[in-house]
Amino acid sequence: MAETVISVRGLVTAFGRQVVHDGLDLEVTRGEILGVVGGSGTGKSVLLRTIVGLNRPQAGEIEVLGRRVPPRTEAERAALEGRIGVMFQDGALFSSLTVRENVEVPLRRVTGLAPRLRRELADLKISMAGLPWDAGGKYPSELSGGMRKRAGLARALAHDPEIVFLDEPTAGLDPIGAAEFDRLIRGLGDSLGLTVFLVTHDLDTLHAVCDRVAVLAERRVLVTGTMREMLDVDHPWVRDYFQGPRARAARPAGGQG
Ligand SMILES: Nc1ncnc2c1ncn2[C@@H]1O[C@H](COP(=O)(O)OP(=O)(O)OP(=O)(O)O)[C@@H](O)[C@H]1O
Repeated sequence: MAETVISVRGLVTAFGRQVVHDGLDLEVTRGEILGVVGGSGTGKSVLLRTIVGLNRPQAGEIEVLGRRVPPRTEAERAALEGRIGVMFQDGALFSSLTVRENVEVPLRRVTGLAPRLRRELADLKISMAGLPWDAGGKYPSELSGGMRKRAGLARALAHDPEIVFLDEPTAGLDPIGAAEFDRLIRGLGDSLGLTVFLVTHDLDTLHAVCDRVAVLAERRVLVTGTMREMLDVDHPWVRDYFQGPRARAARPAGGQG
């Protein structure tokens, strides 16, 4: 039996009178790369933020790596943050810190790590994220959008998390940069055995990276399955998204799904 590392049951989230999720269920198993898709405003980012404990839901039960979310104490929050990594849409880097210093931020929580070792670990993650050797000393404003994304990924991976959450990792990248980023995520997933929760609109990413897809619609997870299984789902949004002209163009040559 595959181990469940994220479990969401009966989730209700709302902002004022706007209900975003209403009875949402989702399970993610260890080692899988799950793509979360859905129309604009269906609550993908809110779901990510809620699962990592940054948004308090109105109702429902969330467990990440066997621990209840949102955490009840600071110690519980620190324990959770030590085991997950998050890359927000714009990289969310601290502009006053260099890339290396940004990547060192999660490592500062690891007790007993000497500053020199921390720097070396940060440099290792920066190179794993595919950045050139001299990127560590640069400030975010000196990097291209694609490089900032890689720096955000390096920071998300800095402390060897078991699960990484990526919010639209390829948004704003040119197609070549996006394909490189896809290969990077798939490669890291395969080599590190990471579990990845990936919010995306990018059909190429879904094909290249994801083991399974979860579709958000009607305030819940409407359906989960492989890309191939999405072709059999009889729902207007799912049909338009997975079988529309862009979907056909993104499908791998000779592939069905
Ligand atoms: N902090 C907040 N306060 C009030 N409303 C919010 C807040 N965060 C999100 N929302 C609302 O919740 C809904 C879902 O937002 P969310 O960003 O999760 O959508 P999304 O599916 O990620 O969309 P997109 O694909 O366009 O990025 C939106 O209507 C948004 O306006």
